[in-house]
Amino acid sequence: MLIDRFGRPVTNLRISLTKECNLNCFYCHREGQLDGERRMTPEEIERIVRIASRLGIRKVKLTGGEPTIRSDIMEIIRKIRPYVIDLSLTTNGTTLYTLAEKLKEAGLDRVNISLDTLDRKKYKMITSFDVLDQVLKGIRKATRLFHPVKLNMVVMKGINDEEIWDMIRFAGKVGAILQLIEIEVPREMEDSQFFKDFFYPLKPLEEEFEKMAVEIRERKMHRRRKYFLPVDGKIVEVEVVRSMHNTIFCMNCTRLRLTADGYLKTCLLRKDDLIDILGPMREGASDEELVEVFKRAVLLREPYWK
Ligand SMILES: Nc1nc2c(ncn2[C@@H]2O[C@H](COP(=O)(O)OP(=O)(O)OP(=O)(O)O)[C@@H](O)[C@H]2O)c(=O)[nH]1
Ligand SMILES: C[S@@+](CC[C@H](N)C(=O)[O-])C[C@H]1O[C@@H](n2cnc3c(N)ncnc32)[C@H](O)[C@@H]1O
Ligand code: SF4
Ligand code: SF4
Repeated sequence: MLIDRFGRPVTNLRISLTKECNLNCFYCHREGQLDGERRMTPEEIERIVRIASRLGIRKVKLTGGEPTIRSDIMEIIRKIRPYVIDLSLTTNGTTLYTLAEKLKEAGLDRVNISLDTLDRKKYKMITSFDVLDQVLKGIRKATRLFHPVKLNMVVMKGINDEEIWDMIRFAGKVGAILQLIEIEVPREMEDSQFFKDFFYPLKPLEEEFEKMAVEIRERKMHRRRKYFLPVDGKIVEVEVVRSMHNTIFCMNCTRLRLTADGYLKTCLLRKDDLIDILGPMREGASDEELVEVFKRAVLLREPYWK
């Protein structure tokens, strides 16, 4: 197993399949990706995942940009499936109505779907596209096929903070887990007008959840808390993602990232941490040499907030 200088094991790989997206959410961090032009082929992704699995990384998250706009997404899933014990996808849900069955057949275990609002006008304002109905249809289809389905709500002050309880009820109704997510930005953006205008701290709400939850669980990864809340005669699972200035979150970070243009990346919020793996691969590196590339990336890992 790969363990970094801070004693953190690396057990999962978050792969951006493309930096492109069919939506344009105004708050999007695009997973910290730069503008590289290269793009990994399914075979190259498979080889990297196979080597990662040898090193004890058996959980893979596919993300983006929007991962489902890659026309070879099914091939990628089929190719990496044998090496992975938890294969998940994070998507904006716009393509799920047509793709969910095929994703399942290809071997995907579960999906997270972004949904910040149930209000059509707000949805358009946030994403620039009037496709809420299409996403809701996709969510309903996905909940019939995958377990669990998580809905990702980035909570934004003055935009959707008043919808949190409606979203909790909605998640209960469709049988999904709701993730409430604080806006996150790198240090250099903390003073930005964007952050000042829209950051909505979730700590007070977590305190409310603590009082009313019938059960609270803590995940190993990030030590995120999951609250089981009694709402409308149902128990709804709500996970809170509070990463800003959260030293515990970073000390329990078990993720390594792979950018769409083939760099290992150690932290969502850093820009100085890219280690090229696709380049050496294309120049004929052996598996052993690529293992060394992984090790070099792991050496660079450090908690962002410490
Ligand atoms: N700071 C930080 N934020 C993260 C990290 N991983 C995920 N996030 C944020 O968490 C939110 C949810 O991300 P998802 O792609 O749904 O993945 P996840 O919830 O972390 O993963 P699973 O719970 O395993 O499905 C997004 O807002 C991400 O930006 C991380 O390692 N660091
Ligand atoms: C970057 S998107 C990529 C996958 C896919 N396009 C989607 O929207 O689900 C992954 C997740 O990060 C979240 N996200 C994007 N920008 C964020 C930010 N600044 N702070 C917190 N979460 C953010 C999105 O809401 C989404 O749930
Ligand atoms: S759909 Fe995802 S990648 Fe696209 S802009 Fe929104 S959050 Fe970013
Ligand atoms: S170190 Fe912290 S900010 Fe960086 S990826 Fe891990 S949890 Fe996120």
